Amino acid sequence: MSLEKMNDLQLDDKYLEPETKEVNGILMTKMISDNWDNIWNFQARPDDLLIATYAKAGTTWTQEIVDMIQNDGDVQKCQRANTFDRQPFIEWTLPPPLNSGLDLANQMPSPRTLKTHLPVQLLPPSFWKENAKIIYVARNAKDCLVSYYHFSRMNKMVPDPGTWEEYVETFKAGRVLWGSWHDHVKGWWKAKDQHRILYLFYEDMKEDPRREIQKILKFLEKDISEEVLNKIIYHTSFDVMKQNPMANYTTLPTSIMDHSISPFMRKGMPGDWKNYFTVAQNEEFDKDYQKKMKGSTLTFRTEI
Ligand SMILES: Nc1ncnc2c1ncn2[C@@H]1O[C@H](COP(=O)(O)OS(=O)(=O)O)[C@@H](OP(=O)(O)O)[C@H]1O
Repeated sequence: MSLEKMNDLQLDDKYLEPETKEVNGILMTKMISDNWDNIWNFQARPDDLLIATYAKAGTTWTQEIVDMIQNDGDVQKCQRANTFDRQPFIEWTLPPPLNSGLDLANQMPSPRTLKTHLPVQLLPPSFWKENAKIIYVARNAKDCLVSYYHFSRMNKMVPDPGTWEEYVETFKAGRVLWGSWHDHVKGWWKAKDQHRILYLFYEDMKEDPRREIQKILKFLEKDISEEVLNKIIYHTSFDVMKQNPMANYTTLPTSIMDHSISPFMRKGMPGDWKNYFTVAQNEEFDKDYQKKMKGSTLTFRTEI
């Protein structure tokens, strides 16, 4: 669909602030839930690369890095289409004439790069069968919560977050799309040793993008020059991506995403949660966190 047409698009109200419906106990939009058989039976290919994340963990950033690597640092090629058309979001089900992730993915020639927010137990089994490579990116819980809260305010295709106070409780209880943050990061952490999964952290990417991009290069068995690497670091920096219409979601009509409420590329900073959590909310969150993360070897850096 052309960008001009997309801007004129008036979505039927039923797709905005959508109904939700669980899939095996995980909250999804009703549209995803009703399309679940097709999603579950999605056919992965051995040369697929999947970028898997909990929502707001740095998906778009990683997608841009990967696309730049695959295109040897050619910025123009990476601006051929919106992120969501370059790298289909497999479970995201939309009404026509918008492109659903499955349709886009099925039409795409190999090798494909795909995106998902599915918790590990809901990943279509063909990914395991085909042994496709997966990059998982995790971001600390409180920053994910803050980012998800603002995103839910500006994106009319996800449920309304309510007040900040309400949202903190909703997030803790895992009553958000794609379910509990705690279960998501732990589930993928456990899976990483049995499959071809590169597990990265948003905070590490922020601290040293060069080092983390080099990990991705190794995982993808790609070699690039120092010049191309520098270009990738620059092009995928927050400030540059914020200005890139093919990565910042501003090509979507305001009836879907209203950047005047909160931009998609909002702050891109670890530790922003400190500007939102009250002392009491933070203590409660930590108590609940300890319980939910108990027994897992997964830890997040808190010093930045
Ligand atoms: N290049 C770069 N550097 C640092 N941070 C970045 C970058 N690109 C996106 N972001 C920030 O990532 C947050 C959006 O997360 P996702 O892309 O995972 O969102 S989504 O789940 O795909 O909707 C959102 O985080 P917040 O700013 O904290 O809301 C984006 O600003």
